[in-house]
Amino acid sequence: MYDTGQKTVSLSRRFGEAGRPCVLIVMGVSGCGKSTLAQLMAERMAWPLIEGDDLHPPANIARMSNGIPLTDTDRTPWLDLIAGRIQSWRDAGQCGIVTCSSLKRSYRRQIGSDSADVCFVYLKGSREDIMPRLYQRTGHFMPVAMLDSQFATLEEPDMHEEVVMVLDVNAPQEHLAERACAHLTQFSL
Ligand SMILES: Nc1ncnc2c1ncn2[C@@H]1O[C@H](COP(=O)(O)OP(=O)(O)OP(=O)(O)O)[C@@H](O)[C@H]1O
Ligand SMILES: O=C(O)[C@H](O)[C@@H](O)[C@H](O)[C@H](O)CO
Repeated sequence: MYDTGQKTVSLSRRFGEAGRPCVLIVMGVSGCGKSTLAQLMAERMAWPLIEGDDLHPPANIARMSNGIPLTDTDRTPWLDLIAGRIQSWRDAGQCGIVTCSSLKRSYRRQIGSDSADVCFVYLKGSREDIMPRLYQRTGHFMPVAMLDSQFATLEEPDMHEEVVMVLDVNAPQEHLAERACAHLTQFSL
């Protein structure tokens, strides 16, 4: 299964209650395909896109580039920036898509998981699924060796409360975008 019908139900529940535009956050470990999916979805939905990585302070990029995993302290100002951008969209009733690894539950709360109009899409995959694509990827600051620290930090989201869709990283990217957008458009977003 590329996504679970169960998440569709939770999506309708959330939008049925909220009835408001939604900010969608594509989450998962480095290399799971967040930017790829988000760019395809932003094009299809004509929604603005924020790449969370663009909001990292230079010191964070330097740490990761040198193979040093970020700490909670490192991520706090970064997540605050992302939360601020999301809040601006929410205040304006603007839909949009954000890529953010959102590895821990506390990070997801910090950027809006408790809000009915902020929804997470989780790109779920194993180390074996993701590692090969990191070796093939070029021109990115993140060393392949950092993938293990990403999984070590990851707190899998609650499939009932935190995410509206769980997508299989092994599905073709166009398929994922098509299915994710279909879920959203059926709720007239
Ligand atoms: N569904 C997919 N199937 C196969 N390869 C994919 C898929 N989605 C993305 N990729 C490839 O995997 C690599 C990582 O994708 P991408 O950069 O979108 O991941 P990411 O989660 O944004 O990574 P990071 O968080 O490190 O920026 C890229 O080379 C991309 O082309
Ligand atoms: O939370 C983190 O450790 C970082 O945000 C990383 O996940 C980067 O954002 C990106 O994924 C690296 O390419």
